[in-house]
Formats: sequence, C-alpha cells, structure tokens
Amino acid sequence: MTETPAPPRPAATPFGERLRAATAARGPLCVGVDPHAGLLREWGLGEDIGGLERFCGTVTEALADKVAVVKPQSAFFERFGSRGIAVLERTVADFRAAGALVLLDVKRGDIGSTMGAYADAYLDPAAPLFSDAVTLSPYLGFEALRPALDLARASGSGVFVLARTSNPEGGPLQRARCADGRGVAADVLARLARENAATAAGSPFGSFGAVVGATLAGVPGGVGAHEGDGGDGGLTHADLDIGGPLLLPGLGAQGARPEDLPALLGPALPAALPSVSRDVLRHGPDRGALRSATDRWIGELAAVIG
Ligand SMILES: O=c1ccn([C@@H]2O[C@H](COP(=O)(O)O)[C@@H](O)[C@H]2O)c(=O)[nH]1
Repeated sequence: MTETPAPPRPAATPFGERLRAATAARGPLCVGVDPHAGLLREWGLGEDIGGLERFCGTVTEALADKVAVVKPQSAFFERFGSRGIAVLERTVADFRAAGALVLLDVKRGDIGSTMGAYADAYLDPAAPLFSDAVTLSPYLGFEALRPALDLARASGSGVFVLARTSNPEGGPLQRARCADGRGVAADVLARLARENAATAAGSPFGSFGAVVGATLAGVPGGVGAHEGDGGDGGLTHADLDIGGPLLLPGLGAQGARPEDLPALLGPALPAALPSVSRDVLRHGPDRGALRSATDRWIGELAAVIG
C-alpha cells in the first residue's frame, strides 16, 4: 500500500507581520538577555548554573508580559555547557509562552551544508531551540546562508543578518569594497531587500532583517553621513530601505541614545527595532526596577520612533 503523504503544515504568520503586531502592542524595544558574569555577581547570584537559572527566571517573570522582543545571547548560556543550553531552551520556551517574540542571538554562518544543520537547530518548529528569529553572519558569503533563509521563509520565522555592527572593529571589513564597487555592508542590505521583495504578496513588512549598530550615527564611514557613500564605504539612508526590520544594538552601555536614531536611520526610522541589554539588566534583581527601566526605554524610544 502506498502511503499518502501528510499535507504540508500551514506556515505560521510571517515573522515580519508578528513583529509589527508585537511592537504596536508593546512598544519598539528588544531587551537582551545577557547573563554576564559581572551581572550574576551584582545580582548576588553564583556564577554557576543555579545563578544562571535564577537570573533567567527573574528576567522572564519581570519582562515576558511587557516587551515585544527578547534577545537571549547564546554565548552566556553555552559557557555553562549542556546545562546552560537546557536553561536557554527553558528561557526561550517561557518567553514565547508568555507572548514575547524570541530573537536568539547566535550569529551563525557557515558553508551551506553545515548551515542547513544550523537552520534545523533554530528555525525548524520541532527543534528544542526553535525561536521566532535568529541572528546570522554573512561573512562566509551571503548565499551560504540560503538554507536558513529558505527554512525561515517556510516556517514563518525571521532572520537578522549582520550588516554593519556596533563595534568599532567591524568597520574595516564591513566598509571594504565588493568587486562591483559597492561597500560590503551595503551589499548585504541589498541582498536582504531582495529576499523581502520575494516574500509572497500581502506581507507588507518582510521577515529578513539586518543588524546595524545604533552607535554609528555621525561616525565617519558610519551610517547616514552622505547621500552617496562618500567614498568611505559608509551606508546611506537609501541602503537601509530593505523592506524589513533593522535590529539596532548599541544603546545604553555602548553609548548610543534614542535621540541618535532619526539621524542614523532617516526615512527607515519606522523599521527600527532598538535593542538594550545591560542598561536594563543592571537594574535587577528587583523585578519592579527591571520593569521600570524597561518602561523608561520603551517611552523614550516610542517618542522618537512613534
Ligand atoms: O553589532 C552588534 C551585534 C550584536 N550585538 C549584541 O547585542 C548585545 C548588546 O548588549 P548591550 O549590553 O546592550 O551593549 C550583546 O548581546 C551583543 O553581542 C552588539 O552589541 N552589536
């Protein structure tokens, strides 16, 4: 007897649309869940698996019903080995169950065949670490990310690809010229725009996002300083028009402020998803203080972004 193939599972609402709904309801903020060793100590917790569990439990209880997006930083969990990964799995599941979107910050990128396994690990809805979106690195080649781009499209999840990062060390590589003369970061953004344009009609906001450092306003060779790239490999406002979200790390501890964002993004401002980790987490372990700090950031960002 021949088996009738199972009908394909309907894809979830695309990530871009879910993100739009979440930020409209809860405000334009992503809070990073970065259990730094120093924060564990400041919170009076052990620098061990018990401390990690309590830290994540507190952040989840304080913020899961409040923020649109949380961004657990995988490195801080991986350093505790398999037990740290187990805490990460629970943290992802708990935030998602409470209605927050989870963007897992893993910055993966590898040759295509290995990339398929990374895609399965984070973007297959049956995977233990399945998340609403992940961060990816294109620096083994944007097309090497294809398995993750395809699985994200099929499963209704999202990706955020590093374009121009918030750290000063990223500049020389990301401002270098491609063979066609375009800057490397601008090339990444143009490719993301094409992915979003290829999304089925009816999705007004794409699921293929970029990472752009909030620290780059007014920086020579940064973002938005020139109409053309000024010969310095910097990004123009037009480069940021990718039809999808722009994750903006670098606010707070790295020095960027909400009032920097209009000059940084220009007409792309409504696509902004600002991200803050330490400048919220330093207010813990008091849940009320964590919530108040988050409210302050949401208020300041909403006043700028709308
Ligand atoms: O360009 C980038 C890309 C990612 N990050 C990550 O964001 C947070 C920033 O933490 P803060 O405490 O708010 O500075 C962290 O997890 C980084 O790995 C980034 O900073 N810049």
